[in-house]
Amino acid sequence: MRGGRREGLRQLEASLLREGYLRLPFPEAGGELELAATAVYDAAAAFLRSPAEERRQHEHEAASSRATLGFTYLPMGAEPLYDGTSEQRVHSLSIHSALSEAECDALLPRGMDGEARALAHSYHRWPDDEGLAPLRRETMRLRRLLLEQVCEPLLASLSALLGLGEGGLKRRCCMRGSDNTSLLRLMEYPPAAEGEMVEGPVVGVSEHTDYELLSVLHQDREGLEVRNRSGEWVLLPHDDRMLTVLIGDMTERLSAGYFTATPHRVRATPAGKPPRCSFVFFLALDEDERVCGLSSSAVRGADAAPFSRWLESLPDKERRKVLLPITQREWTESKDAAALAALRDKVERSSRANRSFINISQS
Ligand SMILES: O=C(O)CCC(=O)C(=O)O
Ligand SMILES: [Fe+2]
Repeated sequence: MRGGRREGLRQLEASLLREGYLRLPFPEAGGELELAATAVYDAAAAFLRSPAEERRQHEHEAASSRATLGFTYLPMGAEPLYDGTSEQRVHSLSIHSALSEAECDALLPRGMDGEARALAHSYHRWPDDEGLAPLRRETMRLRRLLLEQVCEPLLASLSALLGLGEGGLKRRCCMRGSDNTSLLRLMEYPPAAEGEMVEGPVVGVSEHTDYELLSVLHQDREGLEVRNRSGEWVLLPHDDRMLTVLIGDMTERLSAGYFTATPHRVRATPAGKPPRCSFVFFLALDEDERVCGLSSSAVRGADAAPFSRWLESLPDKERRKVLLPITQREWTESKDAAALAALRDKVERSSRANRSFINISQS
C-alpha cells in the first residue's frame, strides 16, 4: 500500500518535471464530476447567448458598484493581453463561491478590518437574478467536486513532494482572506471571422503562465497548447474525459524553480467551426500567504528526498532570486496590471492606426 502511494508520487513528480503538466482522467467515468461539467457548459452557453445588454450588467465595473463580484462577465476584447501584440478572441465568466456574509465571516480572520471584510463579502455575493440560478447551482457543484476530487488530492501530493507534509499546503489554501484569488473561469472562443486568421496574429489566449499554485482545466475541443521543456509548442489532444493540470507561478516560487510554471496559450477557433469552450479552476494560496522559496532545512520526509537533494545543489545565486516573500494577492495584482496595461497600449495603438488610415483615405 505504502509502496503504491510512493510509486504514484514519483510518477506525478516525473511527469511534472518532464512535461510540465499532467493529464488526469475524471475520477469516475460518467460520474458526478463529468455530469457537473456538462451541466456547467450548458448553463454558461445559455448566459453567453443572452442579449448583450443583459451581459453588460455583469461586467466588472457594474458588478463592482453593486458589490456582486461573485459573478462577472469579461466581454470579447477585454481579456488582459499577455504577449502585447495578439488579437484575442475569447469571452469568459469569472466565478467565486456564493457565500452569505455569515458564512464568509466564519472563514475570515477575526481581526480583519471593515473595508477588507466588505471586499471579501462582495467577492462572494452573486447578483440576485433569477435567470442566473441554474448557472450558480451548477458552477457551485462543479467547484465543490473539483476541490474534493481533484484539487485536494493534488495539493496533498504536491505538499508531500515539497516536504511540507500532506496537509501543509491545504492549510494555506483555506480562504483565510477571501478566495478572490482562487477562481473558476468559464471560457468561450467564438470562431474567427472569414479570412481574419490569415491576416494577423489572431489567437484564443496569448502565451502566459498562470499566477496560482495549480490550474485544473477541461476543454470541449482541442486548442490548448503548452510549451514543453525543450521549448516546443505541443497541441494537447482533446479528450472529453480528461482534465489537464498546469503548474502555476506560486508552485515555481515555492519550489525555488524545481517545478516550473507551464507556459501555455490557446489557438483561435477557425472560421466556420463551432466555438470552443473550456473551464479552468485556478487553485491559489490564500491571498495574504507570504511565499518564498523553501530552503532544505524546511523540507521534511522521504517523499521529498529528490527535491531536498536538488535544493542542496542549487547555486546561491538561484536561491537568492526567490528569497523575497510575496503574497498571492501582490503577485496576481502585479501580473494583472502588466497584462491590462499591454491591452490598453494595444487598443490605443490600433485606434491611432485607424485614425491615420482615415486621414490618409480622406486626403
Ligand atoms: O481555455 C483554455 O484552455 C485556457 C485558458 C487559460 O489559459 C486561462 O484562462 O488562463
Ligand atoms: Fe492560463
